[in-house]
Amino acid sequence: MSSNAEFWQSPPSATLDRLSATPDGLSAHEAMARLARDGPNRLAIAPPRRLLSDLLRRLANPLVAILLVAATIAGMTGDLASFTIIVLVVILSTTLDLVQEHRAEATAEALKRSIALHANVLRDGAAVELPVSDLVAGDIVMLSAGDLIPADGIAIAVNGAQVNESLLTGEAYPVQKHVEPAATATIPAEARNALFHGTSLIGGTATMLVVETGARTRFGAIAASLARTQPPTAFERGIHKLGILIARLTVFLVLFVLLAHLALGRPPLQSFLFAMALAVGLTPELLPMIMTVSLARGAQRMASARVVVKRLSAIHDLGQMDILCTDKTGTLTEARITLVGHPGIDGEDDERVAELAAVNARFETGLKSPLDEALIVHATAERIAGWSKIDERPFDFERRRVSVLAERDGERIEIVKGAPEMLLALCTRAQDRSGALVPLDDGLRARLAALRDERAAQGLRLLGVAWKPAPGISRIGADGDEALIFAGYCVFVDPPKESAARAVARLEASGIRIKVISGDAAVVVEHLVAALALPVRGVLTGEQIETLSEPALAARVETVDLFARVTPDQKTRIVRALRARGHTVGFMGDGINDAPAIRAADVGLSVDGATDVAREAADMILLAPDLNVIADGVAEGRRTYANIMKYIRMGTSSNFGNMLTMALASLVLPFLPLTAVQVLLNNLIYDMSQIGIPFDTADPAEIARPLKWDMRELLRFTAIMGPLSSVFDLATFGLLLFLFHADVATFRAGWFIESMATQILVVFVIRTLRPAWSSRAHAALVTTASCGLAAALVLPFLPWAGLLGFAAPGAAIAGAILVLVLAYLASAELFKRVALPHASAS
Ligand SMILES: Nc1ncnc2c1ncn2[C@@H]1O[C@H](COP(=O)(O)OP(=O)(O)OP(=O)(O)O)[C@@H](O)[C@H]1O
Ligand SMILES: [Mg+2]
Repeated sequence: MSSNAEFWQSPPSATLDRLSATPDGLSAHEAMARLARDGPNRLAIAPPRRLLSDLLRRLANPLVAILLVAATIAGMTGDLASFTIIVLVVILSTTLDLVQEHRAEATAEALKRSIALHANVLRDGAAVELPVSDLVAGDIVMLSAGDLIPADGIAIAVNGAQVNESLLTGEAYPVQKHVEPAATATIPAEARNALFHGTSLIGGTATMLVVETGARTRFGAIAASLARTQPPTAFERGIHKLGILIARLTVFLVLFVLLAHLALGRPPLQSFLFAMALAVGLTPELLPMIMTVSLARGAQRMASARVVVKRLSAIHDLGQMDILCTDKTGTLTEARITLVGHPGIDGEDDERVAELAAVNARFETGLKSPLDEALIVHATAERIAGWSKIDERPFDFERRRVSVLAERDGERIEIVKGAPEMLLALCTRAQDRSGALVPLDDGLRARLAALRDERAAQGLRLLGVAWKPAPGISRIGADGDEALIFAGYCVFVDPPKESAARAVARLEASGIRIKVISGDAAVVVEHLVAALALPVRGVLTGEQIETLSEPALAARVETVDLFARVTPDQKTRIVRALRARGHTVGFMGDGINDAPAIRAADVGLSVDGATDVAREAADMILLAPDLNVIADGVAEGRRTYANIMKYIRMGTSSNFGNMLTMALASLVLPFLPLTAVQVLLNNLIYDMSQIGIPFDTADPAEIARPLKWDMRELLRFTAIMGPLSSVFDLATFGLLLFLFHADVATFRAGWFIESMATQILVVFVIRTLRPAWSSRAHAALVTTASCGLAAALVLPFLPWAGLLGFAAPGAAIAGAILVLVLAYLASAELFKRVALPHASAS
């Protein structure tokens, strides 16, 4: 692209020549060559992560840095055993982390690719569906309403193409596109023949010649500077806060231990290493890995429940979601709409009503709604024979109507169809069966309203049809739709979805309130929810919402579950109001009109067949338009949440308690309770034993309610379970010292075993709210925990255990430790009933 001329300034033929392209598209061979030359059509915001840079990033982590310093000191003082162990710890935990995370991310990426946007492209002269990332300059792309524009280019053919360019220009009003070159336009907003990546076609169709791809597009240029970073979820914020708390505590404890040891005249080097080891032991260093792996596992399981996760952290939000807003068509209904009647003003079917509606639907180039499709299916060729189109004003969700200027046998009229009440308000006359015009007096208005309400109350959907003569007019004016002549109604059935009632019941039973937000009339929506026996209350219409301030709306949304005749903007307002009330809100929708609300929700949900804009805005895509799929997904989301909580609870209770006792014991004892190396070893084995957590199952009771991060609850848990673990550590301490008069190496072996066994085994107590023995843990967790335990038990008995500073304890000590561990587990089981939320209730 030369810098002095913008691509939209030259005529299409010149641009085609410059790109060596034709209106019939590129050959697949040529396209491949261009793809290799220009790279994929992707915004390179996040460069693909490299193993090496990942490794370096991990080595720069303060924890690893501490370990490396410790290793260096140990090496320099000739403490070869410590040096080897520390280096081994670093290598093992870093690799473990790295491998697990990379595998997890690869899985998540693969899932995301399966729902990547596709474009309809001409290649080798035929239309093919290709991933948007395969597009190259010179490609010819066919776009229709609801599509995202996949690259920068020019329109070479249009049909009522309307584009929303707000992303680029901030202007929300749709822009009409044409093919004439914008020779004098210097900024994108003026280039009416240009189509820009990231904007969306909201009406009509367009054929596009791709000129620029990837980061070279306009959007690519700004996207790099405002890389869309998602704000952290409530769960992530909670974990971050916890992290800071732990870090503070660690620093305090470590400084305290170090200073106390120095004050007591202990050897400085040993004290330093011990304090460092404590710091490492206290840090939940596996947490990031556990989180990523849990989320990726969650995403994988949700994929088998037919939910594809686009933003991994949305799984937290799904686990926490307590309100689900949904649109009506396709989610609660079958979306198999058929025309069942076309009554005139006397209530009997009138051919002319069907004809007018069919002409309107046929000539409309905007986004075809299922209503239009039903009309077109119904419209036979002879019904619309002889009609030709002059102009149109496409559908938008504010006006809720479509106007078409059409002509037959020299008679030119404007035909309008749309939401009945709105249309009726625009009419001043009506036409009867004979075609004669009658005044639309109050009596007739009342009869027409009654006819409408009667059908709507049967759950039928209605559109009004009206027209007016338009002799000599060739464009529909902005204020054209007044003084219309009312013709009649088109009546449609959209049968309720049988599975919806069960799904809603499941969601309600799991603590999620359903709210239906529809652009359709209140009567229709109410009939539908009654037919499905949905437990919803109250109705609020768009008209009423219009008059409410934000605080007033926030007060109302709590108690109202049905919203009718709402505009896209009001859908967003409702979502915001609910969020302002502290709810975690999901929004499920499929249309252009749903996209802003999908984006505004905590969890944006859409379906695979939805318009691109809705899919793009969503965090998760359902592969089937069925609320049951969401219900399955919610269970998976909560399970993921629950598993991460398990690791956190483990870390804040037993592990924490152990390190705390160790620190205190080190002050009282004339020797270190465990050497620095032993503490690190303890920590490494403990970490290994927890790797199975992301695979674990969750009890139905635990995932029966939305899970919310609750710091107070966690602190309470820690305050109860931490000291409990310390009590048993101290008991071990006393036993070894005063009963068995153990020497240093035996003491350390004994304490090592006790501390490992309690830390590792308590997961089976903490992982469930039910009695530990009545809930089966996943095999993966059983395996990693048993391996960890076995390693810890065997270590002190190995021939070279002396190198690690252990001496094998005798049978008496081993027996005593066994009793202590069992007693600890039993009391943990007892105390968890008060420490865990709702544990006593289930
Ligand atoms: N093609 C059309 N021509 C005329 N009027 C239309 C057309 N499509 C929709 N309308 C009117 O606009 C209203 C709102 O549109 P629509 O029902 O698609 O909104 P929605 O919020 O997506 O509803 P739902 O909850 O059913 O998905 C319809 O009830 C109808 O009155
Ligand atoms: Mg809809």
